[in-house]
Amino acid sequence: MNQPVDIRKAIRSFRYAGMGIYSLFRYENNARIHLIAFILVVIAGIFFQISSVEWCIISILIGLVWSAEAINTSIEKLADVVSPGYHPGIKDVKDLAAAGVLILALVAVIVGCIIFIPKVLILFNGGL
Ligand SMILES: Nc1ncnc2c1ncn2[C@@H]1O[C@H](COP(=O)(O)OP(=O)(O)OP(=O)(O)O)[C@@H](O)[C@H]1O
Repeated sequence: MNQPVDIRKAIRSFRYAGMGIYSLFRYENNARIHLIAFILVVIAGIFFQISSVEWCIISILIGLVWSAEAINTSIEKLADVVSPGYHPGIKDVKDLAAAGVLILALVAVIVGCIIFIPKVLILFNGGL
């Protein structure tokens, strides 16, 4: 009889997703740049003691950027399998997928500036 929830299948799916996360940060240059940005933001967040709401906003944005990067990478890899040679249609597909990541990354930078610039200014003005 089929179980309502197949735990072993769920664990297998987690393992495959984990392998995807490993290959994303192991082989993708942009994902590594996002990982470094994440570490710097966490250090800054701890240093400036940002609020719970600010942590939530930053966490959501980091998750969105990493997810977009993973989906972009999978589209790139699929495109390379489907059409290994140059194809103008593949150029559009890859450029659009990359645009999706860039838009989110730019929003994350803007939000980061909104959160951290006032705190940096207070730090410097307080130190004068
Ligand atoms: N098969 C192709 N046909 C047409 N244009 C392509 C093709 N492959 C890549 N391009 C162009 O080169 C750009 C970079 O593609 P590429 O797949 O190398 O991505 P990348 O950002 O360098 O990622 P990675 O270095 O992780 O592979 C694409 O956005 C696209 O404009």
